[in-house]
Amino acid sequence: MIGAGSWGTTFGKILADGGANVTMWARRPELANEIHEGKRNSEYLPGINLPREMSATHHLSEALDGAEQVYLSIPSQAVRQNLKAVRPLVANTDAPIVSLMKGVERRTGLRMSQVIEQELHCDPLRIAVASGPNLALEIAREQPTAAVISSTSQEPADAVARRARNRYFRTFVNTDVIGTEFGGVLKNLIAVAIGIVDGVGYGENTKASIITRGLVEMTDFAVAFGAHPETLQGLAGLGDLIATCQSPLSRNNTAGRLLGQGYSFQDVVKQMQQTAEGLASVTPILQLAREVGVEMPIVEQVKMVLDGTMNPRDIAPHLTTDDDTPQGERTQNGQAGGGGALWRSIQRALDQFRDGGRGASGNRS
Ligand SMILES: NC(=O)C1=CN([C@@H]2O[C@H](COP(=O)(O)OP(=O)(O)OC[C@H]3O[C@@H](n4cnc5c(N)ncnc54)[C@H](O)[C@@H]3O)[C@@H](O)[C@H]2O)C=CC1
Ligand SMILES: O=C(CO)COP(=O)(O)O
Repeated sequence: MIGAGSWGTTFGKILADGGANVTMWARRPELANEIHEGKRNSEYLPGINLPREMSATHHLSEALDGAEQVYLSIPSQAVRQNLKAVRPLVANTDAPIVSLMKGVERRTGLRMSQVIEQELHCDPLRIAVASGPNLALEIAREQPTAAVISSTSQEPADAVARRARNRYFRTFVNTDVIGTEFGGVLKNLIAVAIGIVDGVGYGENTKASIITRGLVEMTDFAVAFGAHPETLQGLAGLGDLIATCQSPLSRNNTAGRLLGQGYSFQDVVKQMQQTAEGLASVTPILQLAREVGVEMPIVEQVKMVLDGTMNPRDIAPHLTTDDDTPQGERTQNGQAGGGGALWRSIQRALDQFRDGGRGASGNRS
């Protein structure tokens, strides 16, 4: 396990409680020592006793020596750099590489499985991702939880899912890596919005409206990149959205709450002791959305609050950026009245085609 923060350590415990021998890699020797000797990670998982089958080291080569499966759980912005050191150590194995992370790379907009493929130069069939409503501390306390393991072919997902399960953690599988990864990334952005609303003091109607419309934004976006819509209705989409938006354990939710209470982005970053992936993902996600013509009014508002250009009190579940034309509620795939972003982008492409490629590009409806 590469990364011994709250999720890496919890996932290590899941694997060890399921019967695996787990070696954690921690960047800091003192943390590796605490896990190895004391079977504790008091900074990230206070009050949790770790299984005896878990060991830890701060030497990457020791952690990866003989590994049958490799799991990655460090902040998304640090992954590429760390993979450069991992690469020679996994080059001669065919062990599945499993991403537990829920961010996109700020500079490139790439999902973590794409960064892994680039940096490890490995067969994409070897890469799997895990996602779902998985607040680390609840699982570390052995509260029953489900997750999904995804890989483009069934076999690695099955192999990982068989390992990553135990009496309190149940894994399902799918082959929609794009939907599974984007579900985890996008729900963080909606959780920041919910935190902002909480911080401002708005109530359940506002939050339910943002969660519901947020799921539409998530689905439109992910489908435009090739995801299956049903993945976004599953554990990696709706499931994770509910958990993250409802829980004060969520760091994204917490960061949003501080923004809603009036703290600046810089203050929030200073106060956060743990990784809130949504803060770094918002800009690349909006960039990607623009490239495929998907509108994300809630995520746009989160960015404006982060940038200090919108008063948090003005955040609202905008149904559309087009104020004049009432739109169908189900926007996805152009169902119900043709209101969907995907449908609009298809219409734009058709217009452009009819127009011989002239003039339609600036004409976003
Ligand atoms: N904590 C949770 O409940 C869950 C987190 N995740 C995802 O797991 C990933 C990791 O998050 P957490 O473990 O929660 O974060 P964390 O903030 O608890 O721990 C991050 C770990 O990475 C280490 N780290 C920081 N910068 C590093 C660098 N440059 N190189 C190497 N190591 C570095 C830290 O020392 C720490 O051990 C994120 O993508 C997050 O979205 C996914 C599901 C649940
Ligand atoms: O991904 C998570 C729960 O599934 C954890 O959410 P946070 O990163 O916001 O704490």
